[in-house]
Amino acid sequence: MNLAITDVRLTPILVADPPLLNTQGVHQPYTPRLIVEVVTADGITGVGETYGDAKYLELARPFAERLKGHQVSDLNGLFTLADQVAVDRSRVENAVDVGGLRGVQTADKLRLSVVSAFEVACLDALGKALGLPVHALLGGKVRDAVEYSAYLFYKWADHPEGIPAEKDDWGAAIDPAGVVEQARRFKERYGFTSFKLKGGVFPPAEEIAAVRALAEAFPGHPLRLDPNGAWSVETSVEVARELGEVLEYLEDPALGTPAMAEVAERTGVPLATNMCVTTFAEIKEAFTKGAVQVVLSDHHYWGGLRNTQQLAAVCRTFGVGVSMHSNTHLGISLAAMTHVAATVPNLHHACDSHYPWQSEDVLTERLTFEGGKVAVSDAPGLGVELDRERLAELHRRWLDDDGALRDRDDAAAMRIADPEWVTPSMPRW
Ligand SMILES: O=C([O-])C(=O)C[C@H](O)[C@@H](O)C(=O)[O-]
Ligand SMILES: [Mg+2]
Repeated sequence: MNLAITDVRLTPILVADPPLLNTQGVHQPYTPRLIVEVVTADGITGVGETYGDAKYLELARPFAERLKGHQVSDLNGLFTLADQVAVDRSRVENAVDVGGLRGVQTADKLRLSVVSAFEVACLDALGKALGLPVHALLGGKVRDAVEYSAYLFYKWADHPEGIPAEKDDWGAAIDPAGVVEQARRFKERYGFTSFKLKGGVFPPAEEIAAVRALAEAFPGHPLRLDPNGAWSVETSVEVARELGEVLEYLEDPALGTPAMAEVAERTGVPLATNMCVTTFAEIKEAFTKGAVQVVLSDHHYWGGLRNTQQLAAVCRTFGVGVSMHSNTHLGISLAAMTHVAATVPNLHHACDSHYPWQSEDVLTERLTFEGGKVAVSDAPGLGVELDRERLAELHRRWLDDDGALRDRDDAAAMRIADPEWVTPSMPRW
């Protein structure tokens, strides 16, 4: 068996995305992703997926060049190689990732977001070579299916008129009735029984009303609200008081560990985060201050599936819960998320996934949700197959783009509908 990498293919693509609203703006009609393939000397191909914006591509290209001859089994070596790739400082000088709403930007985090796709691709190739599923390479599954939550968004029916976009059949959701209707559809189509509403879009009173309407329509179902740090401590405490009874957790009500710690001290509602704890370096302060009760893992920016397991172990040590975050992603990442989630004993919350919002994929067969769960594949590797024709079409869309959509920019998308729009300064309310 020859596990040496002989070829690496990087394919940036643009995938359709509905007009989903968040505190920074609205999703663009197409969003960038990067598909990574590693090919071994034996002709086995492994696939991975990560963010596709320019700053990730700029790192992925020189990193890929260093991989020739690297063993797909040498996962630790990926991190050593990544450290050799310089990060353009201008890429990380802003304190917060503008498009992604996922916390601080550092050179390390940028590298980890790139390495994660290669780690997944190497695990996929290794699994195929050994005839073992990825979860087995991670120590084995502790569950046969992984539960996901419905990721509800305030949403327009369509992208602004006149700009090229794919049509979706979800309709608008801009008030409590619309949100409940969207949740009903999610439940009908995929069987989800827990719901997360992306907040920070409308004044808190409107979002409180939407969550109350969900609680009434779906009694006993776990509910979450996530304004991405758009509220002051006072507002956060007020919302927590109003919704304390019905929330499973409140996600990133306020920005930063000190503000989250203050909210936690003044409310009994568990606080979750994918913004103030997004790197190992941020754990100590947040956990010792009791700022968060649940950390949303994400194998992309934590640096892969094994780092996700390490994060879960740290959380277990400190009695902090684990859930899972998601940005726009395709089936390769959903498969990777499912494999790692299947191996984490202390993952007791349904994971987030944008996947139902993605009408396009690069797989020959889409992954499916049954009863809100994705079955854990026991096929070798990730258990997915790349649809090369589809990949080529979505890459063609990326090539044809004039650059406007190659970097996710929710504020720019919002300015098309509202030319006065500027990214709100935080706290917004
Ligand atoms: O849980 C979160 O904070 C997210 O999923 C951040 C994402 O960027 C989401 O808000 C989005 O895509 O609009
Ligand atoms: Mg969040």
